[in-house]
Amino acid sequence: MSFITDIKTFAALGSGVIGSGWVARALANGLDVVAWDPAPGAEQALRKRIANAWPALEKQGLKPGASQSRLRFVATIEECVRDADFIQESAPERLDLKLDLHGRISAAAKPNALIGSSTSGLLPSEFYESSTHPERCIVGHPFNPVYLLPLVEIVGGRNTSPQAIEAARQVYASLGMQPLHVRKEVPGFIADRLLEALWREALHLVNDGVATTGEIDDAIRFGAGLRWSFMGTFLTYTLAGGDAGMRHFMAQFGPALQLPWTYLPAPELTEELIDAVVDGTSEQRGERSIASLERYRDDCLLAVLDAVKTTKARHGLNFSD
Ligand SMILES: NC(=O)C1=CN([C@@H]2O[C@H](COP(=O)(O)OP(=O)(O)OC[C@H]3O[C@@H](n4cnc5c(N)ncnc54)[C@H](O)[C@@H]3O)[C@@H](O)[C@H]2O)C=CC1
Ligand SMILES: C[N+](C)(C)CC(=O)CC(=O)[O-]
Repeated sequence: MSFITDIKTFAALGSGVIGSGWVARALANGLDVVAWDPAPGAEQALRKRIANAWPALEKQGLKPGASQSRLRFVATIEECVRDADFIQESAPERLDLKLDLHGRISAAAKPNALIGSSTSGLLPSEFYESSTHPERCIVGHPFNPVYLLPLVEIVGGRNTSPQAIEAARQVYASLGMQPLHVRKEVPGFIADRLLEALWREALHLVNDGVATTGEIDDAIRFGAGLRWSFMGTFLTYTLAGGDAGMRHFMAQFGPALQLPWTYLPAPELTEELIDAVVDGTSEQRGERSIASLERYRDDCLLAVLDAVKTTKARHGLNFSD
Protein backbone atom coordinates (compact mmCIF):
# COMPACT_ATOMS: atom_id res chain seq x y z
CA MET A 1 0.00 0.00 0.00
CA SER A 2 1.30 3.50 -0.73
CA PHE A 3 0.68 6.49 1.49
CA ILE A 4 0.38 10.20 0.76
CA THR A 5 3.74 11.90 1.24
CA ASP A 6 3.33 15.01 -0.91
CA ILE A 7 1.02 16.66 1.59
CA LYS A 8 -1.00 19.82 1.02
CA THR A 9 -3.47 19.66 3.93
CA PHE A 10 -2.43 18.91 7.51
CA ALA A 11 -5.04 17.99 10.13
CA ALA A 12 -4.39 18.67 13.81
CA LEU A 13 -6.57 17.15 16.53
CA GLY A 14 -5.98 18.72 19.92
CA SER A 15 -4.59 22.26 19.91
CA GLY A 16 -2.94 22.65 23.29
CA VAL A 17 0.80 23.18 23.77
CA ILE A 18 1.83 20.48 21.29
CA GLY A 19 -1.07 20.63 18.83
CA SER A 20 -0.59 24.38 18.39
CA GLY A 21 3.13 23.77 17.84
CA TRP A 22 2.33 21.34 15.01
CA VAL A 23 -0.12 23.83 13.50
CA ALA A 24 2.52 26.58 13.59
CA ARG A 25 5.12 24.29 11.95
CA ALA A 26 2.70 23.16 9.23
CA LEU A 27 1.56 26.73 8.47
CA ALA A 28 5.17 27.96 8.32
CA ASN A 29 5.82 25.22 5.76
CA GLY A 30 3.13 26.63 3.49
CA LEU A 31 0.43 24.03 4.16
CA ASP A 32 -3.31 24.35 4.63
CA VAL A 33 -4.18 23.34 8.18
CA VAL A 34 -7.48 22.13 9.58
CA ALA A 35 -7.74 21.95 13.37
CA TRP A 36 -10.19 20.61 15.92
CA ASP A 37 -10.23 20.77 19.72
CA PRO A 38 -13.30 20.25 21.95
CA ALA A 39 -12.39 22.85 24.60
CA PRO A 40 -14.42 26.07 24.76
CA GLY A 41 -12.34 28.97 23.43
CA ALA A 42 -9.85 26.58 21.81
CA GLU A 43 -9.76 28.37 18.46
CA GLN A 44 -8.94 31.73 20.01
CA ALA A 45 -6.26 30.18 22.23
CA LEU A 46 -4.75 28.40 19.24
CA ARG A 47 -4.58 31.53 17.10
CA LYS A 48 -2.97 33.41 20.00
CA ARG A 49 -0.29 30.74 20.44
CA ILE A 50 0.48 30.76 16.72
CA ALA A 51 0.80 34.54 16.70
CA ASN A 52 3.26 34.26 19.58
CA ALA A 53 5.36 31.70 17.68
CA TRP A 54 5.23 33.49 14.30
CA PRO A 55 8.09 36.00 14.85
CA ALA A 56 10.48 33.11 15.51
CA LEU A 57 9.21 31.29 12.43
CA GLU A 58 9.63 34.42 10.31
CA LYS A 59 13.18 34.76 11.58
CA GLN A 60 13.87 31.15 10.71
CA GLY A 61 12.38 31.61 7.24
CA LEU A 62 8.84 30.86 6.04
CA LYS A 63 8.16 28.59 3.05
CA PRO A 64 6.40 30.16 0.02
CA GLY A 65 2.70 30.67 0.67
CA ALA A 66 3.06 30.35 4.44
CA SER A 67 0.33 32.24 6.23
CA GLN A 68 -1.52 32.14 9.53
CA SER A 69 -4.71 32.69 7.53
CA ARG A 70 -4.46 29.19 6.04
CA LEU A 71 -5.69 27.74 9.34
CA ARG A 72 -9.33 26.60 9.42
CA PHE A 73 -10.81 25.58 12.76
CA VAL A 74 -13.71 23.11 12.47
CA ALA A 75 -16.42 21.72 14.72
CA THR A 76 -16.03 17.95 14.32
CA ILE A 77 -13.38 15.27 14.15
CA GLU A 78 -14.76 14.03 10.84
CA GLU A 79 -14.64 17.48 9.21
CA CYS A 80 -11.08 17.89 10.45
CA VAL A 81 -9.69 14.70 8.91
CA ARG A 82 -11.93 14.01 5.88
CA ASP A 83 -9.78 15.80 3.26
CA ALA A 84 -6.48 15.73 5.10
CA ASP A 85 -3.32 14.32 3.52
CA PHE A 86 -1.67 13.86 6.90
CA ILE A 87 -3.18 13.73 10.39
CA GLN A 88 -1.49 14.47 13.71
CA GLU A 89 -3.27 13.81 17.00
CA SER A 90 -2.13 15.76 20.09
CA ALA A 91 -4.90 14.96 22.57
CA PRO A 92 -4.41 14.42 26.33
CA GLU A 93 -2.15 11.56 27.33
CA ARG A 94 -4.83 9.00 28.23
CA LEU A 95 -5.00 5.57 26.69
CA ASP A 96 -8.83 5.30 26.76
CA LEU A 97 -9.24 8.75 25.19
CA LYS A 98 -6.71 8.09 22.41
CA LEU A 99 -8.20 4.65 21.69
CA ASP A 100 -11.66 6.16 21.19
CA LEU A 101 -10.42 9.16 19.26
CA HIS A 102 -8.35 7.08 16.81
CA GLY A 103 -11.33 4.84 16.14
CA ARG A 104 -13.20 7.94 14.89
CA ILE A 105 -10.26 9.61 13.15
CA SER A 106 -9.27 6.54 11.15
CA ALA A 107 -12.85 5.72 10.15
CA ALA A 108 -13.30 9.20 8.62
CA ALA A 109 -9.84 9.68 7.09
CA LYS A 110 -8.72 8.83 3.56
CA PRO A 111 -7.36 5.24 3.75
CA ASN A 112 -3.93 6.26 2.44
CA ALA A 113 -3.49 9.30 4.74
CA LEU A 114 -0.90 8.65 7.44
CA ILE A 115 -2.04 9.15 11.04
CA GLY A 116 0.51 10.23 13.64
CA SER A 117 0.13 10.58 17.39
CA SER A 118 2.20 12.97 19.50
CA THR A 119 2.06 10.66 22.53
CA SER A 120 5.06 10.97 24.82
CA GLY A 121 5.28 7.29 25.56
CA LEU A 122 2.02 5.31 25.17
CA LEU A 123 2.27 2.25 22.95
CA PRO A 124 0.86 2.54 19.42
CA SER A 125 -0.12 -1.15 19.37
CA GLU A 126 -2.49 -0.37 22.24
CA PHE A 127 -4.13 2.93 21.28
CA TYR A 128 -4.45 2.09 17.56
CA GLU A 129 -6.08 -1.24 18.39
CA SER A 130 -9.51 -0.30 17.03
CA SER A 131 -8.28 1.86 14.14
CA THR A 132 -9.34 1.37 10.53
CA HIS A 133 -6.29 0.65 8.32
CA PRO A 134 -3.89 0.47 11.27
CA GLU A 135 -1.01 -0.15 8.86
CA ARG A 136 -0.80 3.65 8.28
CA CYS A 137 -0.79 4.54 12.01
CA ILE A 138 2.40 5.66 13.71
CA VAL A 139 3.68 7.70 16.64
CA GLY A 140 5.39 10.95 15.70
CA HIS A 141 6.68 12.16 19.06
CA PRO A 142 7.83 15.80 18.87
CA PHE A 143 9.60 18.11 21.32
CA ASN A 144 8.41 21.39 22.69
CA PRO A 145 8.45 23.87 20.94
CA VAL A 146 7.39 21.67 18.04
CA TYR A 147 7.77 24.53 15.54
CA LEU A 148 11.52 24.91 16.26
CA LEU A 149 12.95 21.66 17.63
CA PRO A 150 13.77 19.28 14.79
CA LEU A 151 13.59 15.88 16.51
CA VAL A 152 10.57 13.65 15.93
CA GLU A 153 10.64 10.04 17.12
CA ILE A 154 8.76 7.68 14.78
CA VAL A 155 7.42 4.52 16.38
CA GLY A 156 5.36 1.81 14.72
CA GLY A 157 2.94 -0.56 16.39
CA ARG A 158 2.23 -4.24 15.82
CA ASN A 159 0.19 -3.47 12.68
CA THR A 160 2.18 -0.57 11.22
CA SER A 161 3.67 -1.32 7.82
CA PRO A 162 7.35 -0.59 7.11
CA GLN A 163 6.17 1.54 4.15
CA ALA A 164 4.23 3.76 6.56
CA ILE A 165 7.35 4.31 8.67
CA GLU A 166 9.28 5.32 5.56
CA ALA A 167 6.44 7.56 4.36
CA ALA A 168 6.20 9.25 7.78
CA ARG A 169 9.94 9.82 7.69
CA GLN A 170 9.52 11.62 4.35
CA VAL A 171 6.59 13.73 5.53
CA TYR A 172 8.27 14.87 8.75
CA ALA A 173 11.51 15.60 6.86
CA SER A 174 9.47 17.72 4.41
CA LEU A 175 8.37 19.76 7.43
CA GLY A 176 12.02 20.45 8.26
CA MET A 177 12.29 17.82 10.99
CA GLN A 178 14.92 15.28 11.95
CA PRO A 179 13.08 11.93 12.16
CA LEU A 180 14.48 9.17 14.38
CA HIS A 181 12.97 5.72 13.91
CA VAL A 182 12.58 3.96 17.27
CA ARG A 183 12.84 0.38 16.08
CA LYS A 184 11.47 -1.30 19.23
CA GLU A 185 8.11 -0.30 20.62
CA VAL A 186 8.96 0.50 24.26
CA PRO A 187 7.16 2.83 26.72
CA GLY A 188 8.74 6.31 26.73
CA PHE A 189 10.61 5.53 23.48
CA ILE A 190 14.22 6.81 23.56
CA ALA A 191 14.22 10.48 24.49
CA ASP A 192 11.58 10.49 27.22
CA ARG A 193 13.17 7.48 28.85
CA LEU A 194 16.29 9.61 29.25
CA LEU A 195 14.45 12.81 30.16
CA GLU A 196 12.28 11.08 32.77
CA ALA A 197 15.36 9.62 34.49
CA LEU A 198 16.79 13.14 34.80
CA TRP A 199 13.43 14.52 35.95
CA ARG A 200 13.04 11.88 38.69
CA GLU A 201 16.51 12.64 40.05
CA ALA A 202 15.79 16.39 39.96
CA LEU A 203 12.62 15.83 42.01
CA HIS A 204 14.59 13.73 44.53
CA LEU A 205 17.15 16.53 44.89
CA VAL A 206 14.36 19.03 45.69
CA ASN A 207 12.57 16.56 47.96
CA ASP A 208 15.75 15.86 49.92
CA GLY A 209 16.49 19.58 50.32
CA VAL A 210 19.77 19.23 48.42
CA ALA A 211 19.07 22.06 45.96
CA THR A 212 16.39 24.47 44.81
CA THR A 213 14.74 24.17 41.42
CA GLY A 214 16.79 27.18 40.23
CA GLU A 215 20.07 25.64 41.38
CA ILE A 216 19.25 22.39 39.60
CA ASP A 217 18.42 24.28 36.42
CA ASP A 218 21.76 26.13 36.72
CA ALA A 219 23.52 22.79 37.03
CA ILE A 220 22.06 21.84 33.66
CA ARG A 221 22.10 25.07 31.66
CA PHE A 222 25.69 26.15 32.45
CA GLY A 223 27.11 22.66 32.05
CA ALA A 224 25.90 19.61 30.18
CA GLY A 225 22.98 21.55 28.61
CA LEU A 226 25.40 23.61 26.52
CA ARG A 227 27.23 20.63 25.08
CA TRP A 228 24.09 18.54 24.52
CA SER A 229 22.98 20.81 21.67
CA PHE A 230 25.75 19.52 19.42
CA MET A 231 27.16 16.34 21.02
CA GLY A 232 25.30 13.59 22.82
CA THR A 233 26.30 11.78 26.00
CA PHE A 234 28.18 8.93 24.33
CA LEU A 235 30.49 11.10 22.23
CA THR A 236 30.91 13.59 25.07
CA TYR A 237 32.06 10.83 27.41
CA THR A 238 34.44 9.48 24.78
CA LEU A 239 36.24 12.83 25.03
CA ALA A 240 36.07 12.61 28.84
CA GLY A 241 38.25 9.49 28.57
CA GLY A 242 41.08 11.60 27.12
CA ASP A 243 43.29 10.13 24.39
CA ALA A 244 42.42 6.63 25.61
CA GLY A 245 38.76 7.40 24.83
CA MET A 246 35.71 5.42 25.86
CA ARG A 247 37.49 2.28 27.09
CA HIS A 248 39.42 4.33 29.64
CA PHE A 249 36.27 6.27 30.53
CA MET A 250 34.40 3.02 31.21
CA ALA A 251 37.24 1.70 33.36
CA GLN A 252 37.56 4.91 35.35
CA PHE A 253 33.91 5.82 35.88
CA GLY A 254 32.24 2.43 35.53
CA PRO A 255 32.44 1.69 39.27
CA ALA A 256 30.47 4.89 40.05
CA LEU A 257 27.49 3.28 38.33
CA GLN A 258 27.36 0.84 41.26
CA LEU A 259 27.30 3.65 43.82
CA PRO A 260 23.96 5.09 44.91
CA TRP A 261 24.29 8.25 42.81
CA THR A 262 20.83 7.80 41.40
CA TYR A 263 17.57 6.67 43.00
CA LEU A 264 15.69 5.56 39.85
CA PRO A 265 12.15 5.07 41.29
CA ALA A 266 10.35 8.42 41.41
CA PRO A 267 9.72 10.09 44.77
CA GLU A 268 6.15 10.23 46.05
CA LEU A 269 4.51 13.43 44.76
CA THR A 270 3.55 14.78 48.21
CA GLU A 271 1.83 18.18 48.52
CA GLU A 272 5.05 19.41 50.10
CA LEU A 273 7.16 18.38 47.10
CA ILE A 274 4.66 19.83 44.64
CA ASP A 275 4.66 23.12 46.57
CA ALA A 276 8.45 23.22 46.63
CA VAL A 277 8.62 22.71 42.87
CA VAL A 278 5.83 25.18 42.11
CA ASP A 279 7.21 27.86 44.47
CA GLY A 280 10.75 27.38 43.20
CA THR A 281 9.78 27.71 39.57
CA SER A 282 7.54 30.74 40.28
CA GLU A 283 10.57 32.42 41.80
CA GLN A 284 12.65 31.57 38.72
CA ARG A 285 9.91 32.96 36.47
CA GLY A 286 9.52 36.21 38.39
CA GLU A 287 7.09 38.61 36.69
CA ARG A 288 7.59 37.13 33.21
CA SER A 289 4.51 35.75 31.45
CA ILE A 290 4.52 32.32 29.78
CA ALA A 291 4.21 33.99 26.36
CA SER A 292 7.24 36.23 26.97
CA LEU A 293 9.24 33.27 28.28
CA GLU A 294 8.30 31.36 25.14
CA ARG A 295 9.59 34.21 22.96
CA TYR A 296 12.83 34.32 24.98
CA ARG A 297 13.22 30.53 24.63
CA ASP A 298 12.52 30.71 20.88
CA ASP A 299 15.13 33.44 20.37
CA CYS A 300 17.76 31.44 22.29
CA LEU A 301 16.90 28.26 20.37
CA LEU A 302 17.20 30.04 17.02
CA ALA A 303 20.59 31.40 18.04
CA VAL A 304 21.79 27.96 19.19
CA LEU A 305 20.49 26.23 16.04
CA ASP A 306 22.17 28.85 13.88
CA ALA A 307 25.46 28.63 15.76
CA VAL A 308 25.50 24.82 15.61
CA LYS A 309 24.65 24.85 11.89
CA THR A 310 27.37 27.42 11.04
CA THR A 311 30.03 25.72 13.15
CA LYS A 312 29.26 22.29 11.71
CA ALA A 313 29.53 23.71 8.19
CA ARG A 314 32.99 25.08 9.09
CA HIS A 315 33.94 21.51 9.98
CA GLY A 316 32.53 20.13 6.72
CA LEU A 317 29.44 18.66 8.42
CA ASN A 318 25.73 18.93 7.66
CA PHE A 319 23.26 19.85 10.41
CA SER A 320 22.08 16.22 10.58
CA ASP A 321 25.65 14.84 11.01
N1 LIG B 1 3.66 19.08 26.66
C1 LIG B 1 4.77 18.46 26.22
O1 LIG B 1 5.89 18.83 26.57
C2 LIG B 1 4.67 17.32 25.26
C3 LIG B 1 3.49 16.60 25.07
N2 LIG B 1 3.43 15.60 24.15
C4 LIG B 1 2.21 14.82 23.94
O2 LIG B 1 1.29 15.62 23.19
C5 LIG B 1 -0.06 15.29 23.53
C6 LIG B 1 -0.78 16.57 23.94
O3 LIG B 1 -0.11 17.11 25.04
P1 LIG B 1 -0.16 18.69 25.38
O4 LIG B 1 -0.33 19.47 24.13
O5 LIG B 1 0.97 18.94 26.26
O6 LIG B 1 -1.51 18.76 26.21
P2 LIG B 1 -2.45 20.05 26.45
O7 LIG B 1 -3.20 19.76 27.69
O8 LIG B 1 -1.69 21.29 26.32
O9 LIG B 1 -3.44 19.95 25.21
C7 LIG B 1 -4.33 18.92 25.01
C8 LIG B 1 -5.48 19.46 24.17
O10 LIG B 1 -6.32 18.37 23.84
C9 LIG B 1 -7.67 18.84 23.91
N3 LIG B 1 -8.56 17.71 24.07
C10 LIG B 1 -9.26 17.31 25.17
N4 LIG B 1 -9.97 16.20 24.88
C11 LIG B 1 -9.72 15.91 23.58
C12 LIG B 1 -10.17 14.91 22.69
N5 LIG B 1 -11.01 13.97 23.08
N6 LIG B 1 -9.69 14.92 21.45
C13 LIG B 1 -8.83 15.87 21.01
N7 LIG B 1 -8.36 16.85 21.81
C14 LIG B 1 -8.81 16.85 23.07
C15 LIG B 1 -7.67 19.80 25.07
O11 LIG B 1 -8.78 20.68 24.97
C16 LIG B 1 -6.33 20.48 24.91
O12 LIG B 1 -6.43 21.66 24.11
C17 LIG B 1 0.02 14.24 24.63
O13 LIG B 1 -0.09 12.98 24.06
C18 LIG B 1 1.44 14.44 25.19
O14 LIG B 1 1.99 13.28 25.76
C19 LIG B 1 4.50 15.30 23.33
C20 LIG B 1 5.66 15.99 23.44
C21 LIG B 1 5.86 17.02 24.45
C1 LIG C 1 7.22 15.91 29.71
N1 LIG C 1 7.04 15.18 28.44
C2 LIG C 1 7.20 13.77 28.73
C3 LIG C 1 5.69 15.47 27.96
C4 LIG C 1 8.10 15.72 27.54
C5 LIG C 1 8.12 15.22 26.15
O1 LIG C 1 7.42 14.30 25.74
C6 LIG C 1 9.12 15.79 25.20
C7 LIG C 1 9.64 17.18 25.48
O2 LIG C 1 9.30 18.08 24.78
O3 LIG C 1 10.43 17.29 26.43
